[in-house]
Amino acid sequence: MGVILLITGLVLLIFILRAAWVTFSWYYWIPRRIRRVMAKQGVHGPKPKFLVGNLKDSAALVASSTSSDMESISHDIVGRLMPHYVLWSKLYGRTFIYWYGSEPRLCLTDPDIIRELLSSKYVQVSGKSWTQRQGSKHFIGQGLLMANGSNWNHQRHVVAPAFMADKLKTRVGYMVDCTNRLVTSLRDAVGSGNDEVEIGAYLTRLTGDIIAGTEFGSSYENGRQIFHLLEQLQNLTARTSRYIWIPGNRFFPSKFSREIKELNRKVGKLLMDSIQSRRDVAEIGRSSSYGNGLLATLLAETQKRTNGFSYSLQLVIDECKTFFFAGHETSALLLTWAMMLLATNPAWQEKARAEVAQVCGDDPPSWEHLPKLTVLNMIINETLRLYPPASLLPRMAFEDIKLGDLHIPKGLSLWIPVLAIHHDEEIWGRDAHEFKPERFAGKSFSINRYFLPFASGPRNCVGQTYAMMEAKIVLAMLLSSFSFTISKNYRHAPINVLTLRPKHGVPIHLTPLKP
Ligand code: HEM
Repeated sequence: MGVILLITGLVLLIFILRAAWVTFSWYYWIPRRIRRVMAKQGVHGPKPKFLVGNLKDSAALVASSTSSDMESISHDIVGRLMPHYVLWSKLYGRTFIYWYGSEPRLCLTDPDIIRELLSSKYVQVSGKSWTQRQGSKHFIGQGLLMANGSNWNHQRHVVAPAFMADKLKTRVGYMVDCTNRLVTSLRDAVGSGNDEVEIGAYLTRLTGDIIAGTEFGSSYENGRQIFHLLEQLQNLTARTSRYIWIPGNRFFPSKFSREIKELNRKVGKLLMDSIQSRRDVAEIGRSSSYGNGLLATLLAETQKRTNGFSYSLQLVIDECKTFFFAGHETSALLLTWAMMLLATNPAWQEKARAEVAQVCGDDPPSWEHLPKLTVLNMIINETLRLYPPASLLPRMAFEDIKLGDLHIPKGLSLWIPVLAIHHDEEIWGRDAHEFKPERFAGKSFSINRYFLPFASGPRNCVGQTYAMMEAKIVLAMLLSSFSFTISKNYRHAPINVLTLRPKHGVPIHLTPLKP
């Protein structure tokens, strides 16, 4: 009995000592070493506080700058959304280091260094940090967005073909059908005397319906329930990630972890319903394949083993959650900001409408029409420049690497402030904060280097072409069905909660153009 107690006590002691050592090096030793390495190279930043780093300072600055709406519809929003960036880059130069809790983050704005970091050279030795992965573990798990190294490589190769031109071509009809339903419900709203609508809510439902239908073959209802649950999961996991991490704390049950578990069970069940019905069709011999879309590609993968990697059912579920999340909100925000910009720029609205009429006539947009909608393309790019839905790009160095002359030690997080780069007057000129789609006329290499709404390099957005195609179809159909102006109730208040969004939505007035 005494011996058993002694052994148990020893095991416990080793566990506690190990946890203490991991916590100490995580919160003190590693950050201190990184800080010294960067200081030696002349890279400085605000002084961090123990455990919280500069989190409190940046949160206080953002809380103050976003506490009220903007006085006018100005697109000069960097000072509002990233006041800490503006302050620290003034004090410490454009490459500076700050602390997200105990995680050191290096802010990078040099385009050559950014391109190098995002290039294939570093794709295997950089990726999503432990903090990020931990924060989204119960939300999107090991799906593509959070995968690293050889797993990422394998997953990317599996899903990428589902977003190539030949596959995307087949999605046009479905996108048009969903948008037709949107146009009908907007007409109904106007017909019933309500000509002012908050267009963001409609567009969020639309992009949700589109991704659920094209990639997962989900019914509207099933898709909506999944989005609703994922939203709750996202909020809960974001709240839990604010707490300090101590090794082993996952073993202690909490109210949050119980709620997260329950939500995950519900999402898992809904996704399993879709998965099972596809499997039934394929496996009882009624069909030779799992059908179309991403889910079919993933299910086919569960039957294979390539270089020791295979898709488990859990990974299929994580991937589904990833694509439901990544393919939905960002696209809805692009469309919502584009509608705000068109509603406040009637000349560009007219120009785009005229182009749609000339290219598509009375038909809905087709795959062949899309490349001809060049004005619309410029408008979409300018929207993504001014209001990039993903306004920060994070990467972590998993090994010591060299970027330009900078030595980046293993464990340093690298943050690319896309919004600040997109609004930089030195790059875009003194009119950087103005809506001027003409800056995207023709192709300019120098502009492309600074334009990062979808990131760049091998780990760029896998759904980029899908998103651009969807945006063109939806905007073309809205432009040819309605003219619109911004409502006097619109309050210009961009905020950044993971993605860049209008705090109070975008109310617009619609006037139907055709019966
Ligand atoms: C306007 C719409 C969109 C924007 C602005 C956008 C932006 C981005 C950005 C900036 C990244 C890189 C994130 C990072 O590495 O931290 C990314 C990655 C990703 N996006 Fe998008 N995205 C959009 C639409 C879509 C759509 C429609 C899908 C799916 C159909 C999608 C799926 C993904 C996935 C799975 C990744 C992870 C890729 C990887 O790590 O290999 N996105 N997106």
